[in-house]
Amino acid sequence: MITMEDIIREGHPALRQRAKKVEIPISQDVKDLGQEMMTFLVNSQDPELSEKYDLRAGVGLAAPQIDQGLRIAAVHIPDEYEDDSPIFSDVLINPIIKRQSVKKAALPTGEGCLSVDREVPGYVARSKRITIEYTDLNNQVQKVKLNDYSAVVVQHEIDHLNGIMFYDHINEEDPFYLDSDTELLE
Ligand SMILES: Cc1nc(NNC(=O)[C@H](CC2CCCC2)CN(O)CO)c(F)c(N2CCN3CCOC[C@@H]3C2)n1
Ligand code: NI
Repeated sequence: MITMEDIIREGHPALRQRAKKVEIPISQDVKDLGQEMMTFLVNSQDPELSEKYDLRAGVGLAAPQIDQGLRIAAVHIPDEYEDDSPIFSDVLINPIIKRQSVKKAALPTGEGCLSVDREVPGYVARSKRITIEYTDLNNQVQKVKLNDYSAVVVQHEIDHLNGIMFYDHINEEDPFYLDSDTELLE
């Protein structure tokens, strides 16, 4: 199973590389990897298991973070109200952002990263609405519209596939600068 030891940290060159497209139909190895990444997220959100295995909580994980230079990202975003039905949960193979709104959104708390062992304060403005296309673990092409929180998470993960870290988006002069078309998500 994936634990924090498997997650590479900033400074590791693999975090700044562009990940390679995955061959379709996906191999059993890729399917296993995707499932392991999803299991990490589910475990990391479980109070007992996260404690037992010393996992930092995560709602997303990109393959480059476990030193696999492939365009695979797992996202598991629970609905904070009903635990059983997550808002969005899937393993994205070769995800593409097909459409994105001009309107931006940012998490009021800023962002963190399992590959970054420090706080980096500041707003990360991302598209408020996106339409993504990807292949899922059953080789089915999915086209999904996401907004707000799930759009932010998926953009953070797709950034990792392109060697981009969240703090690359933070305004250096004024980390909490918000332009007029950026909304803080509550
Ligand atoms: C927002 C949030 N970020 C958490 N961690 N960081 C991550 O996921 C990084 C990716 C996120 C950072 C900002 C956008 C994407 C991982 N990244 O580096 C992957 O590239 C959380 F853990 C978290 N939640 C809310 C839901 N809660 C359900 C119950 O369990 C605890 C869990 C905590 N929300
Ligand atoms: Ni990250």
